[in-house]
Amino acid sequence: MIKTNHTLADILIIDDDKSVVMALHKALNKIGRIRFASDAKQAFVMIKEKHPDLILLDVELPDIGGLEVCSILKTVQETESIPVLFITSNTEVGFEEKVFDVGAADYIVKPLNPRVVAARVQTHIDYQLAIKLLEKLAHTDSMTGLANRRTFDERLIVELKRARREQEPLTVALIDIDEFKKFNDHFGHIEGDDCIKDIALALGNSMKRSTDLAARYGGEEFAFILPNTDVEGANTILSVLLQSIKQLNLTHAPEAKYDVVTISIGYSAVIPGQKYANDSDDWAVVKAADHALYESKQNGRNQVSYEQLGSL
Ligand SMILES: Nc1nc2c(ncn2[C@@H]2O[C@H](COP(=O)(O)OP(=O)(O)OP(=O)(O)O)[C@@H](O)[C@H]2O)c(=O)[nH]1
Repeated sequence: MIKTNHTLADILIIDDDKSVVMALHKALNKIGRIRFASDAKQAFVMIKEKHPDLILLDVELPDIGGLEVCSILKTVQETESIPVLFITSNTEVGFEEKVFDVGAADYIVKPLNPRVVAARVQTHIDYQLAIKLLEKLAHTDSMTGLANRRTFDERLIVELKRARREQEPLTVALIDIDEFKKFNDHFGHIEGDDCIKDIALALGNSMKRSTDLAARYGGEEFAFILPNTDVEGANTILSVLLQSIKQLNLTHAPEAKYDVVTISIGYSAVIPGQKYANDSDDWAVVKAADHALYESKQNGRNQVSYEQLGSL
């Protein structure tokens, strides 16, 4: 069974009937932190402030109907995955279909039975947490905790689109540990794994903006996506990184060129106004960065090289 994180969930109750709100609070206060909204307008403000883990929604609200509130939440990307459970005394034929048609996860019929309410809510919260956990695992490299190749590929497409739309530069860098085969051959694969983890930690810590991405690209190779970062800015960040990896002072194999473990870096950038900024080939910037990495290796390793997009 998947282990879920049992910190208290954030539950939003949207209902203008005080007796229902009190009953729900009593039933659910051990499961989650409860917030209340008495109409749709107030609810949307509260949802925007902080996305709840689950919403309990009355079908009849003073301003907008509950079914409409649910459809709106399901059409917005940021809120579409929040489970919505309707609270209703409506048992007319066809009502069930209406509730599921607008994307609700479930509905609870009044009069409320506290144990049933708690059990249903807990099931949906556990399910939601399990999905989040699976999504995280699917996008994370298990050895280093960095983003994995899948995340890099997905994010690159999104960030390139954004960069072109906003007319902002975007840098992609590829980073490779130097002469790592010699490290493995000398110290063994377990120490090799530890070395990769140490480097990965330093790479992750070098990301300064929440939009920057450090990923394990494969084996002993890593990749960065640095949105809104031009060639000069990237050069500063990557040169500092080169030094900080050296300063980790990880002893290299005696056969290696340097005493301590070093990295080689290649990068390229999409620059607004430049010929290749609108290139439909999303991978052109990665290919250029890869070529630059090859240059760094050829020129003696432990250095940063830049390849202009389109010069291949
Ligand atoms: N311990 C360990 N080694 C790995 C892992 N992934 C890749 N490697 C090793 O990394 C080494 C990469 O070797 P090469 O591609 O020949 O490159 P290199 O020795 O780093 O030489 P240059 O890249 O030219 O500086 C291989 O020995 C792989 O087995 C891993 O997860 N753990």
